Amino acid sequence: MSDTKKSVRIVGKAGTLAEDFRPELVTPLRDWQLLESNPNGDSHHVSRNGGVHGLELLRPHAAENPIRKHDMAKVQLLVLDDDPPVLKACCEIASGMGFAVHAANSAEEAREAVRVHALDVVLMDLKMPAGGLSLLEEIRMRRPRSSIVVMTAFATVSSAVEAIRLGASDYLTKPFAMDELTGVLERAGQRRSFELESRRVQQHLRGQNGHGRLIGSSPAMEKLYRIVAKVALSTHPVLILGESGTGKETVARTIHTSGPNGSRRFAVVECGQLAPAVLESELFGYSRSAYTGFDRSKDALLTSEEGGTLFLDQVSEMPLDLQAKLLRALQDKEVRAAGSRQGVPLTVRILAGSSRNLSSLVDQGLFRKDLYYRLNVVGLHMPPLRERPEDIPLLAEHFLERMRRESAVAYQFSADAMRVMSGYGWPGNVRELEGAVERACALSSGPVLHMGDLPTQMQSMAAIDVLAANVLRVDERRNAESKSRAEGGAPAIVSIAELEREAILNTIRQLHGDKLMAAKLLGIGKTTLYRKLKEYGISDS
Ligand SMILES: Nc1ncnc2c1ncn2[C@@H]1O[C@H](COP(=O)(O)OP(=O)(O)OP(=O)(O)O)[C@@H](O)[C@H]1O
Repeated sequence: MSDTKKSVRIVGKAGTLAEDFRPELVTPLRDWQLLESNPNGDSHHVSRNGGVHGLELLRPHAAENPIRKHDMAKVQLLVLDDDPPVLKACCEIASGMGFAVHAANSAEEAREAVRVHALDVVLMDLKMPAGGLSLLEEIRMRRPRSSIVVMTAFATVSSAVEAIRLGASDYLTKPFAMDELTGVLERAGQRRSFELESRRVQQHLRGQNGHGRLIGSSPAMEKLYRIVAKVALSTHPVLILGESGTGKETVARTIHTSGPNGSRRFAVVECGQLAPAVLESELFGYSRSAYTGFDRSKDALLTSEEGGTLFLDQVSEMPLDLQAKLLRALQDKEVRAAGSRQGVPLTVRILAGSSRNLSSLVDQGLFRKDLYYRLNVVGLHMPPLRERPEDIPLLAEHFLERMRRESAVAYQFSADAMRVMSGYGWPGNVRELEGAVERACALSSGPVLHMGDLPTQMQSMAAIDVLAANVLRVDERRNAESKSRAEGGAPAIVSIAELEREAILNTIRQLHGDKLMAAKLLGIGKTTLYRKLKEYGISDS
């Protein structure tokens, strides 16, 4: 055996690629020769003319492989190449990584595989006799969710660019080293596993009317659920913006509990409600020596339980000097408590919420731009309730169901109450709705909740609606009269008593029989109303 200087040592345990490594199978190593194999069979020296000196390729044993086999087990990979040795090598490497591998050495075989298998990843040579780019487009159309990795020769890098434009997610230029191939497959597989996992989270949390603890089935909420399922699997900061009461903290909790560390601690810090010094000690802690008279240290929330989540509510209210300190902690991934020279690793995931427009606070110099970008790695916008009125009945029923469980009273909404709630603007969003339902249960005299049990501002809104409808009716009547006059007819004379009768009856009709409310709206006492009804011959039944 000669020329060991120009050799590569392939190292690995039995059962890994090293054991059955055959250099002729891998494109970039195609012209390498096996020089020697050590007696244990776990190390091989190969050489080629002008090869890289002393390069060592380490093939980890499956158990040490950064991609665990079970992560890839469900990932279906198609390898397409018309060069049989390359095809075989790529398939072997991919199945060693745990992919479920399908091989194709022609466009026809590839089409058949695309038809039969729900492919997640496609590794394809662009230089196919029938035209690789058109085949790529075809695969993209048939399997739009799959990630496509293209292999090209150096001379055709421009076609790799074209392939990316057509939807390929990555590319390899031939000849490539084995770790380039495993790297690109690893990325594609991880991307796919991540998507499968986020879909699984979404399906798991998907209830009939919402997602986990979030209720709502409007398109805006459905979009939010898809993002929540994705970000739950990562550890990036998320900035949740939205008006007060739209559910920012509820979304933050859902992100935490639906992620892999859902059983760890979820802590909330109200940045706007704590004095700056208290906020600082909560976030960063302090050591005993920091202040005279302190006999113990305080742990920082930023370094509390590994894998936990810290929700910074109303982060816009954080003083600028603390913003700078938080930014440093996020950048260095290290937290320094007051009075301590030693940094402690940042262990929690940061989610932040604000009901103020942070980017305009940045423009006004009231919030640090660099911190804004750090926190806004993913931005979520909570839609106000008035923009998703279809969620109002679902939310109202959800809160009422909770009241039924807590009180064992079979509460239900009257049609009126539901109509008024559905038409109201809810400036205080879901929190206001939740409060209104609780109040109605507390005030109602029976299990049926009427409009009169709702907060006064909602009743006034309903009153305005009713009066507007009455004005419309009077206008219609006036128009009809002037039309009749214009046509030469005698003007219709309506007595005051008749107008009064009409106003009372219309109001009661529109309030679906709620006479107390009608009296209130008409500005008369309830005794007067009952007397009038008696005069009209309408019994109070
Ligand atoms: N989609 C939803 N489904 C069920 N309950 C919700 C939803 N959104 C909000 N809530 C409820 O409404 C109340 C207010 O929600 P939350 O505290 O999450 O709002 P917020 O936007 O963080 O409010 P603030 O800006 O005032 O801090 C909570 O009791 C929460 O349970």
